[in-house]
Amino acid sequence: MTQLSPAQKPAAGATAEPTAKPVKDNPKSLYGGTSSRRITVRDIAAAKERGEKWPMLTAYDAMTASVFDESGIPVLLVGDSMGNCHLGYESTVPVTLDEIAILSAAVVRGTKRALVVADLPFGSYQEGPVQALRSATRLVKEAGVSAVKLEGGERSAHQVELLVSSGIPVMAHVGLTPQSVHAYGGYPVQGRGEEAAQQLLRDAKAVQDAGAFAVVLEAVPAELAAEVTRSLHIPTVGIGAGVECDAQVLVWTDMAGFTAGRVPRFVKQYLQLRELLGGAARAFAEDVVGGAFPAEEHTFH
Ligand SMILES: Nc1nc(=O)c2c([nH]1)NC[C@@H]1CN(c3ccc(C(=O)N[C@@H](CCC(=O)O)C(=O)O)cc3)CN21
Ligand SMILES: CC(C)C(=O)C(=O)O
Ligand SMILES: [Mg+2]
Repeated sequence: MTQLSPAQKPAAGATAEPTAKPVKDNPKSLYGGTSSRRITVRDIAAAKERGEKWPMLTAYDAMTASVFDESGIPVLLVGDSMGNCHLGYESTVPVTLDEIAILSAAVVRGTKRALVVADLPFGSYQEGPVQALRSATRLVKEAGVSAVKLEGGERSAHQVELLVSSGIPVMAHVGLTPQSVHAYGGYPVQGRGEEAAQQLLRDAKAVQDAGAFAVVLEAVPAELAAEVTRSLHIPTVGIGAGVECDAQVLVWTDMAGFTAGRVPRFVKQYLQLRELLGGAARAFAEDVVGGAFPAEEHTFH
C-alpha cells in the first residue's frame, strides 16, 4: 500500500533545520553558487545528492530571461504556457513548434548561465518517438536549448527513451498535464485516491527509468509529491505539489502578478506587475494628452 502519511521525515533542506552547509556558501549551488558557466543536467543531478532545493521560472523572451539569469535562477523553462500568457490563446493546446522555437531562441540569446529547457508543444511528440526526436532536434539545433520537456508518464516513456539515447536531456511532466485539458474537462488536481496515487508513482518511475533528468509534478497532493520525491533519484519539480519537492516552478507572469484574471491556488504573487505597468502607461498617456511629454530634455534642436 502507498504510504501517504504527511508525518514522515521531510527531505533534506525541506525544513528550517540547518543542512550541512548553507547554500550560499557552496560555490557549486544552483542558486547562489559562484560559477558563471552554463548549468548542465549534471549540476542538476548533483544538487539532488546534496539535498539542495532550486527554483525554476518560465521565460518567453530575451529581456525577461536576462533578468532571471542575472538574478541567479538556474533553470528557465520556455513553457507552452506561452499560449495563455504570451500569445493570447485559451490554453496551451494551439501552441506550435514554430512558436516554441522562436521564443526559445530568444531566451537562449538572453541568458549566459541558466539551463534553458523548452516544452514540446501538443502534437509535436504524441505520434511517437521518431516525431518526438524530430521536434526536439529542431529545438536543440535551431533554438539552442539544452533540454526539452514533454508531458506524460508511462504513455511518453518511449519518447523519453529515444531522445535521451540520442543525446537530448529530457525533463518529464506528470500529474496534471495541461495539454490534456479537453480530456480532463478543466485542470483538476491529480493523484487523489489510492489508485490514482499508484498510477502517478508508476508514471514518475517510468520516466526516470526512461532516462529523464528531472520530472515536473503538477497539481498533486503534497503528501504524494513527497513520496514520489523520496522514491526517485532524479529531482522532482513541483507546481502545486507542496514544499517537499526538490525544486519549484512557477509561470513567471503568475509569480510577478502580470497574469490577467484569476490565477491557480498554487501561485504566489511576488509583485503586482500588471498594476505597476498599467500605472506607467496611464502616466505616459496623461503626459501626452496634457503636453507634459516630451519635455525639453527629450527634444532635439
Ligand atoms: N498562467 C498560467 N499559469 C499556469 O500555472 C498554467 C497556465 N497558465 N496554463 C497551463 C496550465 C493550466 N494550469 C492550471 C490552471 C488552473 C488550475 C486550477 O485552478 N485548478 C483547480 C483545481 C481544483 C481541484 O481539482 O481541487 C484549483 O482550484 O486550483 C490548475 C492548473 C497550470 N498551467
Ligand atoms: C508550468 C510549467 C511546468 C509548464 O509546463 C509551462 O509553463 O508550460
Ligand atoms: Mg507546459
